[in-house]
Amino acid sequence: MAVAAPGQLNIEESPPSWGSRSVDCFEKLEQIGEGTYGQVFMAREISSSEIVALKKIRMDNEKEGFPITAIREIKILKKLQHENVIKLKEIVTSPGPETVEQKKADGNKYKGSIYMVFEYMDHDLTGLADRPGLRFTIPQIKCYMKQLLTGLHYCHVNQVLHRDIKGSNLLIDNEGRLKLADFGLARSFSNDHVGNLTNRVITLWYRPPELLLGATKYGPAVDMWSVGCIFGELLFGKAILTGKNEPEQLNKIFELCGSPDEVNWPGVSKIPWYNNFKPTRPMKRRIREVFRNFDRHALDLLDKMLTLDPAQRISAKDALDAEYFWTDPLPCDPRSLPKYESSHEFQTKKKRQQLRQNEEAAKRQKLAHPLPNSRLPPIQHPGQSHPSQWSAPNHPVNHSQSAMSSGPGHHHYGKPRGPPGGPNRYPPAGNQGVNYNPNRGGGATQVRGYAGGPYPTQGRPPSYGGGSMPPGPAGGPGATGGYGVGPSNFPQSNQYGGSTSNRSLNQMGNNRNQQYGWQQ
Ligand SMILES: Nc1ncnc2c1ncn2[C@@H]1O[C@H](COP(=O)(O)OP(=O)(O)OP(=O)(O)O)[C@@H](O)[C@H]1O
Repeated sequence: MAVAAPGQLNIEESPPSWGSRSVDCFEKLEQIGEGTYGQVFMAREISSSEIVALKKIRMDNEKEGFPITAIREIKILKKLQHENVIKLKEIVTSPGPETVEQKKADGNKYKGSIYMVFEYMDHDLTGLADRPGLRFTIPQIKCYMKQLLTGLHYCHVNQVLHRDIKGSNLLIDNEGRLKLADFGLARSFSNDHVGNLTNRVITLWYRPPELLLGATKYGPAVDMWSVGCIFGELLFGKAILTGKNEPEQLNKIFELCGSPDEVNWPGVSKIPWYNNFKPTRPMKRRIREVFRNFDRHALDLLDKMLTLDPAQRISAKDALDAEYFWTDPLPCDPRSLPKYESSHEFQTKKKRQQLRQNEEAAKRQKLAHPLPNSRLPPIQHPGQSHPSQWSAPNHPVNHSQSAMSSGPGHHHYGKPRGPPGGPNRYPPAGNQGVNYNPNRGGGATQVRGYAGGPYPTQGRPPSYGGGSMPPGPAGGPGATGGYGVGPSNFPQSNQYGGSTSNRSLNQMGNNRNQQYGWQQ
């Protein structure tokens, strides 16, 4: 790979000015992100005072020059111009070794830093949803989902797979606009020629069953599974499929979506690792049971997104056409959404860490100077129970202006912080068969475990050690969670509001045929 130097970035058709300016044209304000591929800073362009995001491309491990992930991201972002896709404004560099001697010692390789300059976004979805007390309203969820689907539909029509859809890659500004970001794992694809692609993409909790089963030929449906996971998370209040490793992730998928077989997923038995992972006994599909308190149209859409067979999974275009977006309460106008103080996952995580450290320090202090009765166990009042990990998470509220609740609720959207889910991830069986199609999920007995042995190693990098979370974008997040609640914990009233009105004008998209706002 060619070595990059200032002014010589070999990115096809990049504007002539790209790579020619120095990062010194910007004043770094604070770090807002730390990813696998580099740090992200909020910065101000000195000449214009414009606030931007600078993503520093990590070059530490790059013996070969400019990293391929960055080249892909730049190439793809140059091609995609859409209001729901993050805008890459420019590439800037910082000086490398000062002297000719230093350069020679480094084998003449450019050792400076390279930054991607993006429009600045106030929040990412994980950071925003993690704000204490925040509850998304239903029109707000619809508004975000509609923008997510619109951006993704645009990518798919332009033959780009994102391959890392998750909350921290969905950026939101204080005008309520949502944009897809982090195209470091994205790829162009072609409908007529499906080549072999890696299945080690998409963060574990959002990874679809076909990739977990080893498929190397896949398409836009992989992103739609991730969208389904985000949608479920937004409605449910916390992540819905939270495996600690790949086999556990598949098991959780099968427990919720039923086990795959040749009836509900023709061709599944030919996927490379199917035999290793097929459940020993059939499991039935339980989405409609587990989430039975969701609004009917929300549940219909979620069901179609979390369809095991990628060929039958709903597309972004069809999802945009779903009743959910065209019945009351309609998606709100993004500009009507409340403005929040900036919140990025990196910062909310840091704040939590700080809080934890403070708590531990306070505990230590208390131990050093105990109060007279502090060694007694806490008094348990009748009926008082520990807040359970299965306690009901926040649910969206059905009005558009009260997104900020003042209470001490914890919104667990995104990477949960608690211990791994206990055995009761699902509620006890009951109310079975609510809209359940027996052809989709096999028999009635639910089992855990796999028929096969360990996760196959053939054709893939070594598995993760000790059950710890896999690293990087293809790996899982650093903590685990679970559904954490059974249906009985859902409020029984229809919190999502009746979906009674007819399709009507949508505040975001005027009418159904003009909703995408772009041509192709
Ligand atoms: N344009 C932007 N405006 C504001 N914040 C941003 C912007 N781009 C990225 N961020 C913040 O930085 C975080 C990391 O960015 P990004 O995902 O692009 O980096 P990455 O190295 O690919 O991360 P990861 O390993 O998590 O995929 C985002 O989650 C977001 O909080």
